[in-house]
Formats: sequence, C-alpha cells, structure tokens
Amino acid sequence: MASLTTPQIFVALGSVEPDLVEPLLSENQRLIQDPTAEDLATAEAAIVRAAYPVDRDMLDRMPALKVIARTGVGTDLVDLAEAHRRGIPVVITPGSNTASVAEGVFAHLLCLVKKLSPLTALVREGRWDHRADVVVGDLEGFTLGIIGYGRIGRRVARIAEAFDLKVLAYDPYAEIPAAIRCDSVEELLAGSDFTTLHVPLTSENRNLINASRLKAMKPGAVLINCSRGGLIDLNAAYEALQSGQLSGLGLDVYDPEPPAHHPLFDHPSVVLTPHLMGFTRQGMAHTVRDAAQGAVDVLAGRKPAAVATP
Ligand SMILES: O=C(O)CC[C@@H](O)C(=O)O
Repeated sequence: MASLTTPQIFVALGSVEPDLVEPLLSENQRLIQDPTAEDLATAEAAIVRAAYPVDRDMLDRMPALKVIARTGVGTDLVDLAEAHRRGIPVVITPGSNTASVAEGVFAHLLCLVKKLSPLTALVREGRWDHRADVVVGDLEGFTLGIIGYGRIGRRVARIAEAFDLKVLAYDPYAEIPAAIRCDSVEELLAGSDFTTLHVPLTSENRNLINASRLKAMKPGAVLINCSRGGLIDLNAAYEALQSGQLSGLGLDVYDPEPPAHHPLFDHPSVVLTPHLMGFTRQGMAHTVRDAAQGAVDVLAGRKPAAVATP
C-alpha cells in the first residue's frame, strides 16, 4: 500500500545521477532533479554539485532544509556561516574522489610535458617531417611542487614517487616530512619544475598564483590547477605563457564556472578540461553516493561521516 505521509524531499542542485541516490532513500523519501520553487520550499535535503552556489538567497528559498550535502570537499560556494547559523549541517565527502583528482593532475602534466595535443595535430595533418620540432620531455628527475598537502596533495606525492619525480610541498596547516617541506610558496616555486595546487579557495588565497609568484617560478615551469579556479590570476598566467616563463598550464577549474572565454584558452601550451577531473565515472559514483548517504544519515538523526565547519 502506498504511504499517505508527505514524502521527504531531496533536491539535486546541479545534476546528479538518480540511480546513485535512489537506492539509499527510504520509501518515503524522494529525489527531485531540476527542482521548482515549490520543490525547493519543501526540500529537507539538498545534494549540491561543486559549481552550484548555496548563498543566503538560496537558503531563504529552502526554509525546510535540514541538511546540505556537497559532492566533494570544496565548500567555497556554500555560505557555511549562514548554514551554521540556521543549524543546517553541511556534509562533505572527503576521500571520495582523491584518486580521481590526483590522476587528473598527472593526465594534465603528462599531456603538457609529452606534448600530446601538438603531436596529435602533426599526425592528423600528415606533417611527419615536423615531428622533431615539437620537443617532448620526461618527468623523471624533475621536481614537482605540491601546494596543499591534504588527501589529494599526498596522493599526488605518492604517484610522483613512481615517476621518480622529486617532490616539494607547502602547506602551513599540514604535517609534511621535513625532507620535502617548504616554508613558503616562493621557496616551493623557486625549486619546482612543475607545480600543482591543492588548496581550498578562500578570501585569503584568491589569486594565490599572481604575477609576482609566476616570476618566482623556474623559467619554463608548468602549472596545473585541478583545485579551484580563483587560485590563479589568469591574465598574469597568460603573460607568463607568452613570455615563456610558463611552458605549460593545465586547468580543470575556472572562476566562475562555466568560464567566459579567456585568450589563454587558445594558447598552444594550455590544456583545458571542464571541471571533470574529480567527477570521473568512479569519482562521481563515490562522491554522489557519499553525499546522499550523509544527507540520509542527518535526516535519520545519525552522525554523518564528515561535516564542514565554517
Ligand atoms: O563536480 C562536482 O560536483 C564535484 C567535483 C569535485 O571534485 C569538486 O571539485 O569539488
């Protein structure tokens, strides 16, 4: 017999695969994609994708909300303080896509160092005679600087070992082995051939990589950002690419998303992906499942696996 009680509404803010969420819901819970204003007004749980802002206005539109569940760990677009003030926990999913993002970093790095895009174009266009014009490099023996030594940064360091890369790391909030620890961003940049960013976006570190820090890098360095778009000043990065100070730039993230076209998108030494390195088939399954489970736990009065604090 169908339940006569009003269903408990879960809204998806940004697209989520219903097959990953629905098996976790009870008979009386319902997932709504593309929610209307009316759906939002009754929603008790929101499963929120990375690029979807949950600001004060959005919270006002969900007066019945009891839990926000973010796919991943980045809460830069969620007004954490306001959610906290309203007593709404913000569930996050640490570890759910660590491997996906770390592998994405190496996909970008290898694509740039091994020059996959220009070499593909050469073969496609039948320009075999020019193959020596494209200088291909190796990772072995070079130094990878990791800014942010949390789960993803540490995973990147582990993979780097297999390539015989030397590693440097900077993170004032993490324990880092003395042999690889740098005391400043500048020290790390000066010693790194390749640099990858793994820090959250906060008001303090917006444009963390700005014109002066780009100058502090080794000439011809490669920079990868699979973390948050606002961490790099793209105009300064474009100048660094033009001058050769940067020999490669890999971006998975932008600010805002989707991004407006930027001149550096057309630069041959740039590799671009549309914020998908953490949302691979497997990463997506894990992040959505963990986020949905966290929301279910909160509504059932259980402690969720991880909650973000303002
Ligand atoms: O696209 C998402 O919702 C999650 C992606 C995740 O890696 C993030 O950047 O927070």
